[in-house]
Amino acid sequence: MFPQETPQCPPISSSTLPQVHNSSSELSTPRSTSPSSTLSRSSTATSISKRMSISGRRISGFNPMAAVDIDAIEAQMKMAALDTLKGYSAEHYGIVKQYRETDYIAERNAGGYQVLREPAWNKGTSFSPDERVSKNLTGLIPHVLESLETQCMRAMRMINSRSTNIDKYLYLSTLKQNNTDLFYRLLIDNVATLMPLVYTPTIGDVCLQYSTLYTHPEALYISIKQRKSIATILRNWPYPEPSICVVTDGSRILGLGDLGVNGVGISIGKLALYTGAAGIHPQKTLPIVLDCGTANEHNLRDPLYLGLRQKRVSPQVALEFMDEFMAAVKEVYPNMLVQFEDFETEKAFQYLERYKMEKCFNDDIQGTGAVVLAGYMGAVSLSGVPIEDQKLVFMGAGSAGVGVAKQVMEFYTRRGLSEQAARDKFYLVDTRGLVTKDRGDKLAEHKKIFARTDNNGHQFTTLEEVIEYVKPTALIGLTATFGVFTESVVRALKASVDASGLGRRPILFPLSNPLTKAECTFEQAITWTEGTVIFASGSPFSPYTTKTGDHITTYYPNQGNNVYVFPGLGLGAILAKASRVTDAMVYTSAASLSGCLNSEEIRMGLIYPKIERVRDASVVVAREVMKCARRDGVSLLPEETWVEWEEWGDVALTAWIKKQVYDPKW
Ligand SMILES: NC(=O)C1=CN([C@@H]2O[C@H](COP(=O)(O)OP(=O)(O)OC[C@H]3O[C@@H](n4cnc5c(N)ncnc54)[C@H](O)[C@@H]3O)[C@@H](O)[C@H]2O)C=CC1
Ligand SMILES: CC(=O)C(=O)O
Ligand SMILES: [Mg+2]
Repeated sequence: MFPQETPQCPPISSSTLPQVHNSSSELSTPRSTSPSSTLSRSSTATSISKRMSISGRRISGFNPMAAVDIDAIEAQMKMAALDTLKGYSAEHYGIVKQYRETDYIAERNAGGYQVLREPAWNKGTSFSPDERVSKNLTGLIPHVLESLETQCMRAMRMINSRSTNIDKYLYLSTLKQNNTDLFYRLLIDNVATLMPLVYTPTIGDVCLQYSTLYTHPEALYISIKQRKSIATILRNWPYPEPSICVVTDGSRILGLGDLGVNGVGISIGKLALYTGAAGIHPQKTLPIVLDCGTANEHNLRDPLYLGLRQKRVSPQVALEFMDEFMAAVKEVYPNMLVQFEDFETEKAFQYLERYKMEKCFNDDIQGTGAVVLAGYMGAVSLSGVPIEDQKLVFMGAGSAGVGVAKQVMEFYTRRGLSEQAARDKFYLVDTRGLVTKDRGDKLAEHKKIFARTDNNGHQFTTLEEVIEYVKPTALIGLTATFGVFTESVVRALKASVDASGLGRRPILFPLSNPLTKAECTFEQAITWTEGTVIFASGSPFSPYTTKTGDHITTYYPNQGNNVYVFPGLGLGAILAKASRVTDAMVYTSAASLSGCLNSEEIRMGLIYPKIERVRDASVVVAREVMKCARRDGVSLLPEETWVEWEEWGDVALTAWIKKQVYDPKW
């Protein structure tokens, strides 16, 4: 059998490895074609009923519920020659499609201009002289022949020339619409610079303004008014057999609350990272928003709001809608993994429990749980506080807070603590103070497991009081509330760790997103702990440098964000053909991530790999998740495949994963 958790990627010499199943030459050509011009180029103005029947084609779902220009869409659909899609099929565990004869024919038959307009075909100024002739491109692009690197250089210059992050985002979004490979090459090669633009924090601002910024559809927009058409809408997605969808109902987007259909930006952003951070082919990803109305008065009053103009439906109706959605997914895309994202607390827990035997997971509960556990494992060894003496205070007892506490609790039970002893390490605080059994309010179901009974009837209403009482070694923030880790709170945390006089270090994780919701900043954390803090935040902070006399010290923050987990967890589940995502697979993603640091990162005192290495980490996470799926009996891969890989240890499996992933190069 494979070893259980082997964290580091061994070096690969692919020439010596077995070629398991389909050979890479068939698979690694990412330039599959499946034009999606309905997605890339539709615009505004006509009636909803017309969406249902243009020339017998289905188009509902591509646009938000606002009006669209059907005639323009129809013309564009003709242009896109969607019929050439016939004959395409997903290949090889659903990640990368073969570049088939039909693709060549479709691309050859397309007019030159159409080739340039199709993001999956377009190579910009990198078309070779032969391609320019065979594809009728001569004269349609400047004469110069450029490499992908040169095109990336131009794009980076354009991004740097824009002054606001929203403008940079819009530039990137347009690039994605024009040239898929260029966008992803750019993202992969500049992930530290660009991830904050396509993901948190900028995506938070994008979601707040999504209806104003909207220029083109990029997702499936399924409204509660379309309950009988969910399967049809899913079939309308132009790319065959998506492997992964991220679905939200927009009810709790990052720490920004209920944004309604505008929350679709988070599905789009997360899926860009499935490709950028794990290499799932862009045509295999499907962003979805379920429009159930919104409680957001600002959106409801906004004349440009793209969602349903009605109050959010009741939890019961939302549940029925979710049942219908999950049933439709099973019918239309039975192999697709569903990632639940940014559902408000009760629904997040309810849906995870309800569909746990399906192919799905909840990113906020499980992905966050795993990423924080991974960081915590590293932090504990840096802190100097023995593992048995650790005590954790959580500010925030919602889906992320409880999800993380449960995952860390699992760490302790796996180390031999009884359930009760493990549970006793956690003190959860919400808006009413320390969560206790006798607090006198009706505790939400998800909090009950961590409700304290050792408070002797005393209720602790402020974080300061809790810290004074608990003397924690770690403070985790998942409140979506800026600044709740005040100077007195952080100094009290340091004091409780310092009491030993052994130079121990406090663990402080202000994890709320976006930056405007962070419980404290990195600079504050460094200043208030005299540089001793072990720090991770949900959104990225810059390194912080201090100067004392001639002495300059630079401190490096960590980004404790589920982006280190969900891409690899999803990739592993898909590649293993897992029939569901087990708790052990989630735990394994944490354990394997915690072992991914290289020597430089360890020397820098980091607890996560640098974000530039997120793709390396995703491969390791995916590999360990695959192996765990097999151990749990949920991998549908043939046994012979596993046996062959096992003969080569992790080397063959790692090499195989690397061959499956999308890594655009021309
Ligand atoms: N870093 C990461 O990877 C992740 C970060 N998050 C962030 O965590 C935050 C919370 O997300 P969820 O748990 O899903 O939200 P939630 O709404 O389920 O929970 C929020 C919790 O914070 C508590 N709270 C709010 N204000 C408070 C205050 N002033 N004092 C004490 N408690 C307070 C609430 O009572 C509730 O228990 C969001 O900002 C989200 O962006 C969520 C998932 C992943
Ligand atoms: C990162 C994430 O999933 C959140 O803030 O909700
Ligand atoms: Mg989330």
